[in-house]
Amino acid sequence: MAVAAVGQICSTGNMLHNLKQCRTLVQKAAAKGAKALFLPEASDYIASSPAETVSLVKSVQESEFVRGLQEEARSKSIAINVGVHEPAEGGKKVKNTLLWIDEKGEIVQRYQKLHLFDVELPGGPVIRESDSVEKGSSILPPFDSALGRIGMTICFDLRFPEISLALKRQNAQVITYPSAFTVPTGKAHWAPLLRARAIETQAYVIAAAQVGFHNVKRRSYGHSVIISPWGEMLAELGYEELKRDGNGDPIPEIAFADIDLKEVERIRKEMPLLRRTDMYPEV
Ligand SMILES: O=C(O)CNC(=O)[C@H](CS)NC(=O)CCC(=O)C(=O)O
Repeated sequence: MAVAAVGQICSTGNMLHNLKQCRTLVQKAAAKGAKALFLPEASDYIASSPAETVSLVKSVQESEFVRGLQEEARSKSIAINVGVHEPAEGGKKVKNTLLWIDEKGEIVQRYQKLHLFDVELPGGPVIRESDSVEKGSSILPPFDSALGRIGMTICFDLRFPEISLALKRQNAQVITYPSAFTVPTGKAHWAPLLRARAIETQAYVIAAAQVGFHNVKRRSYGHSVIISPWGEMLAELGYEELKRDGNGDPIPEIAFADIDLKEVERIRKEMPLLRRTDMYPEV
């Protein structure tokens, strides 16, 4: 058994402001003895336009945000799963990346978001992520950590069960969905989609979420969760705006759950989900 921590923040266009929230959470996670802290998609910044998203991007070597978190991971000896932006080839777009920083502070795994959020809903949201983001081209094989075998996906990937089933087939025991869900789609779909992914993969699901207003136009749903391989909500955070301290800075939130790999094995043994790949193609 090992403790996982899920963190909820409200990123703006200011990387140092966002780093401050994340540092607070690393300290709280380490104080609880967590083996890993899961942070949302785009923790480094959320901009107010596609052009601003591209103008703010920095390589991990040059990003004070990533370097700051590597330092926190090393000094507190805790792994950190965090969504950031990285420059794409050609300089016109960015990558929507998920990093695994190990407890020594090294970036040891990297996943690039496969499915981009291009939507036009009456009454909002109207977002074309592909205007500023280059889509990824591979599923990252699950890798070992102190919490078990981790499978990584990002946000809108949640709507495509093929990716989580592929990760399950490669024996992922924990699947992560760092997110910045919109409020209307979050209200309608967030919790049922996440529970379904946990139930059908028989894996822990950890979904760290952005919450509240990032700028005047953009707001996220929050409701970060850790879900058991049986589909139970083990930890849940709120969907209100974050409270603010005396300086007006948002106070980030954190929740914890035990990850018990014996539970994963027990449920998979008691209820084997053997796919009829003779009837439909293997994913
Ligand atoms: O813009 C950034 O920098 C960070 N990226 C995001 O916030 C992304 C793309 S706009 N958000 C989503 O994928 C929300 C999906 C969603 O809300 C749904 O599937 O309903």
